[in-house]
Amino acid sequence: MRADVEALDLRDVAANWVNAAALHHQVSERIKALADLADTPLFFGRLDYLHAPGAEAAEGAEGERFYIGRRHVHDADGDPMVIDWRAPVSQPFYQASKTAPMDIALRRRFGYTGGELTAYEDERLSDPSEAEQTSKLLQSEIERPRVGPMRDIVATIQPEQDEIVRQGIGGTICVQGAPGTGKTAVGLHRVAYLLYAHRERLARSGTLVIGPNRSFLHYIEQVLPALGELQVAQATVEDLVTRPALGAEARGTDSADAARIKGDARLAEVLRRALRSYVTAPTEPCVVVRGSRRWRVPAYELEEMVEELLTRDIRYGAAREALPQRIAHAVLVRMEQAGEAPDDRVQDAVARNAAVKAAVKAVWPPVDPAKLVLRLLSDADFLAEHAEGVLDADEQKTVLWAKPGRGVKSAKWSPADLVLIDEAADLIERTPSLGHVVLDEAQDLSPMQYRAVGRRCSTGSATVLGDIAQGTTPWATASWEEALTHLGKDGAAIEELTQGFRVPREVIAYASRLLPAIAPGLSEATSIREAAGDFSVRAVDPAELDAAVIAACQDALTHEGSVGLIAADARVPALAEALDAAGLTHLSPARRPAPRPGSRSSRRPWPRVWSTTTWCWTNRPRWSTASRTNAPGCAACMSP
Ligand SMILES: Nc1ncnc2c1ncn2[C@@H]1O[C@H](COP(=O)(O)OP(=O)(O)OP(=O)(O)O)[C@@H](O)[C@H]1O
Repeated sequence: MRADVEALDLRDVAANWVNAAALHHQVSERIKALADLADTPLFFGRLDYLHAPGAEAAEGAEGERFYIGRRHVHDADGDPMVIDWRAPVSQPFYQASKTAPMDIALRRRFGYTGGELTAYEDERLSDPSEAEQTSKLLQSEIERPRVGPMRDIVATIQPEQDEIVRQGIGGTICVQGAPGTGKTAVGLHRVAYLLYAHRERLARSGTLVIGPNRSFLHYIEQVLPALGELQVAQATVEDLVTRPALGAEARGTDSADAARIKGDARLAEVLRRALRSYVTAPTEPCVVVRGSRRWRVPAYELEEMVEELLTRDIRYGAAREALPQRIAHAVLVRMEQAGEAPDDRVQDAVARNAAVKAAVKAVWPPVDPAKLVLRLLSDADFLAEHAEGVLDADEQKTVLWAKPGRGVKSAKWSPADLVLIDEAADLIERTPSLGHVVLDEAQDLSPMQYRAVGRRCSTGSATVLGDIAQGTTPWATASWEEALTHLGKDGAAIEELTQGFRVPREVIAYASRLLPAIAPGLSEATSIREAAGDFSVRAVDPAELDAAVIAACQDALTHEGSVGLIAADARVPALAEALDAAGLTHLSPARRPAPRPGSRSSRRPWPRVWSTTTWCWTNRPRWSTASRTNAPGCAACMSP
């Protein structure tokens, strides 16, 4: 297929150079999408249907055989050899069972080692004499240690995951799931599915995956290209709200309290009021001179126009553009009353008249969203005026900058401030919406961040993924229902995934002891990974702690894979030193992982130990706010 595309003769086929350039681009994208991926086999399953799909299930109707793979492959005559996993014909590969065989006589799974076919396994789903069996291939694929970036899971998507992946594009869904239940994997495969089922629509409107940080996006960035999908954008929420044209960049940080208040949805109301305060009642008439005549629109009539625009639910900027036309219309009415016969061109000319422009500027001035937020955070009186009845005096004091910002460029904006600017920018001019947005690790977002994401899918749909029990920010939204409301997708379906693929059973059972304290409403997760004996809790003499940690790392490194070392901030330097002394290469917290071993860009040795920090949550406002949770004390260390 790739050779066919490469052999296309594109000379003299386009009418002009623009078309030719577009065609060349499309063809080169197609060649890229058909790239051979070492280690990635073309098919992983086979389905033998009892009857031809779609044909009457009449006795004697011949069945058909399909190979299922990452993408569609056809032979030189155009006949299909491999069917795309997303096609309806492939669905029984994921959903069929002994109890509901979906007209399948045989399901075959192929096993590969490093791209080489090494095993296969058959299930005769319609044969009553064969008992239901658990797939060993599936089990070993799931148990296999993982190193490097995330990979696709098309060969082993589970029925409950498949249901989420194939949901229609019309509705938003929210997936709640314990650690390692495949939320991210499901979200990415859902994007691939939607691009298959609604390619043209999404090509026009765009698709976006939002992740919590660069390292995370880097970790998942290979999944969609491996499925042949190259057109999906990735961003963090901070990327979305950093609008270079507005000149504000995040350079500062907020205290937890300030960030929590700035992330509160009440700030949207404060911004709305502050913006509207720029509109003032007209005091002067607007006098338009055309030729030898003067046309006068009195102040009270201008005021009616302004009031009417204010009562309508339109953006500040759109109303500002409508006002000159309203004034021009009033002038035209007067012209007609005087016996003239002006047409539309006259109305446009009057709308552009200097007197009209000056009147509009006086009553409905242009507003820069960054300057508006700068003023709110710097000017206590301005904030007090517009936050009255919304934020109390303490809250106002908390969000005000200690040192007022002097200008948009020099101000020390925090990430939460950029979200406020984004909100203000949207109040002035509508933010364009994409066709579909996947929001991962959503549990950490503030209400204002949800609003920022919601603007980007206001006319599209969203897949929201996260685990309420894993929320780590003080500004995290308390429930999915509330989060979906802020996102503008009130009442969207909430699905729960409870089967873990990453974390072995013993570990998840231990961690689940926290659930009653941190997320009482959630079901306990199970795991399909056994890995018995991989989990132990050891008491160590404090004096020997570092040595014990290093010994545990060395022990773990005798197995395949890398190690994650979790420690409190204060312990990081000592542990880093101990790792160095033991000759264990490691990455410090917040450092981006090095490129995969063997990749062309890898120069440095692949670190074997990654360390990260955690905090005692007792100090965090999230846990001290009684209304948020019933946690008796620190949910992480269980101290009272
Ligand atoms: N059906 C599956 N078959 C094989 N592997 C799977 C399957 N589902 C998930 N996994 C693997 O399990 C691991 C965890 O998946 P993923 O990161 O998507 O979970 P998550 O729910 O997003 O986790 P977290 O709560 O930490 O964000 C990944 O390595 C993923 O490839």
